[in-house]
Amino acid sequence: MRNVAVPARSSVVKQPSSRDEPAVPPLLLLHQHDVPVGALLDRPDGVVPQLPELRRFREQVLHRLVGRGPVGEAGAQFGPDPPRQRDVGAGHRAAGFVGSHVSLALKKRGDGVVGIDNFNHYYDPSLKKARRSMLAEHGIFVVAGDINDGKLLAKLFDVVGFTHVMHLAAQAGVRYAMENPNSYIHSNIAGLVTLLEICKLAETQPAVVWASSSSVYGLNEKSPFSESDRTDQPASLYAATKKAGEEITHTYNHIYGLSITGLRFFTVYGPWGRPDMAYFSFTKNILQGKPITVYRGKNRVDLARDFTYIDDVVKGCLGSLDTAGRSTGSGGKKTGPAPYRIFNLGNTSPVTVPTLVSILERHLKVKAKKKVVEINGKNPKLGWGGRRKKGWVGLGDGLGWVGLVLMRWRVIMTWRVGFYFCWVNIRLIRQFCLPHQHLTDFINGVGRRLTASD
Ligand SMILES: O=C(O)[C@H]1O[C@H](OP(=O)(O)OP(=O)(O)OC[C@H]2O[C@@H](n3ccc(=O)[nH]c3=O)[C@H](O)[C@@H]2O)[C@H](O)[C@@H](O)[C@@H]1O
Repeated sequence: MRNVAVPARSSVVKQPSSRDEPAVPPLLLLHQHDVPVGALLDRPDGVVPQLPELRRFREQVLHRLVGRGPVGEAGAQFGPDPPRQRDVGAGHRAAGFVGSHVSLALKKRGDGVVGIDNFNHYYDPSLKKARRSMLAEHGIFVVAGDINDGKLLAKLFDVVGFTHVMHLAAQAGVRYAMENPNSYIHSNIAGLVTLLEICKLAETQPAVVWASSSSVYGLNEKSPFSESDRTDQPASLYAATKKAGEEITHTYNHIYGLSITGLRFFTVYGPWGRPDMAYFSFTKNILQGKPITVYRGKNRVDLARDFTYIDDVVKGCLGSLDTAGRSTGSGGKKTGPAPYRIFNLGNTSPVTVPTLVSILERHLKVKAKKKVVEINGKNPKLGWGGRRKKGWVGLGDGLGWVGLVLMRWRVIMTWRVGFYFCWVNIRLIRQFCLPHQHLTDFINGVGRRLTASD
């Protein structure tokens, strides 16, 4: 048993699977019995169960639930050292927006996935719980736990020989850092270090893919962004913690031989999205007849974002997992150099915020009440400022699908924004917002009216 003091948050992790038999993530089965993992793993006496004890327990549960025999019988893949026949993915913040989509995609293609999510209250946790239920329907178990909980992580790693860690657990949102700066340090720095400590100590270290952010480009005015651009001028605390994450992961790569892939996301949107993001809150406010605040940079420059559709991000995440080289360390000791990669994961067609608003207006058939707030483009309180673009530079080197996505994106960006933000979203919004009672009323009313007139 490892003795690592850690804090944690949420994640998706890959479990070893067999090509002959479908992967059966043990913790998923526990979930089906509605047994809280904490209660299973943490005994009242505070004694951490030893590994054989956990394995025995897991085998008993598996046997009961799916008729697989204990070690030595049909279920030999659950034996003391499950063979790592194939990289399988899982992730942090599995019930988060990106995490839930990635978990689902991994599961659908046959990977074993165990998720972790702390179900915090940054936005309505009922949305996260709805995502968890959706994942459970697909056989994906999400542990309610925090990546700052090193004991829990260590126990999970003892039970499941994760081959990959998809780390998507973070305090998200750029502007919330003004309200709650410490939550960014807690999740994006302390939580990350805790997770990396556990990964580094694993006998066979997993490859780590994690979410950085386009916000690391900060005050950089060169466009489009390339991974080789300077990233030492963050414009928000959020960006600073993501930049710190890139440096921290580099350290673990250099000292301990962890395979690291950092993905710089660009304003990801889509079904089951985050209510704090502009496309979501604008839609809600417009439909409710409430004013929206449209930020504008200095000299009346419109802000823009390289909105990236979730399906493309999922492909990027899976491509990153599939192409991640192996970690070389074991038990905290490096045995050779391991890959360290950073990729932009956006597209090449920035959309200005006013354009976003006009698309919403057009499709919602409601005029937005706009309050334009001019900000200093370099004011970290209100966002990154300036026009934000991205570049695919570097991504194509490692991920074969990128060229395709890029071409497709160029062609369909315009209608896609309209389509996903509005048309179908009148229907999809029901899905986005279903757990939010305060939203369902207007969606049922306005949504029905609008879809009826489509
Ligand atoms: O991918 C990224 O790098 C980041 O994308 C989003 O951050 P952001 O791009 O600021 O997304 P939104 O909050 O949806 O804002 C989009 C645009 O709308 C503007 N905005 C936002 C809110 C508002 O009330 N008014 C307004 O004009 C923002 O200034 C920004 O230009 C996510 O919230 C971050 O967690 C993520 O790291």
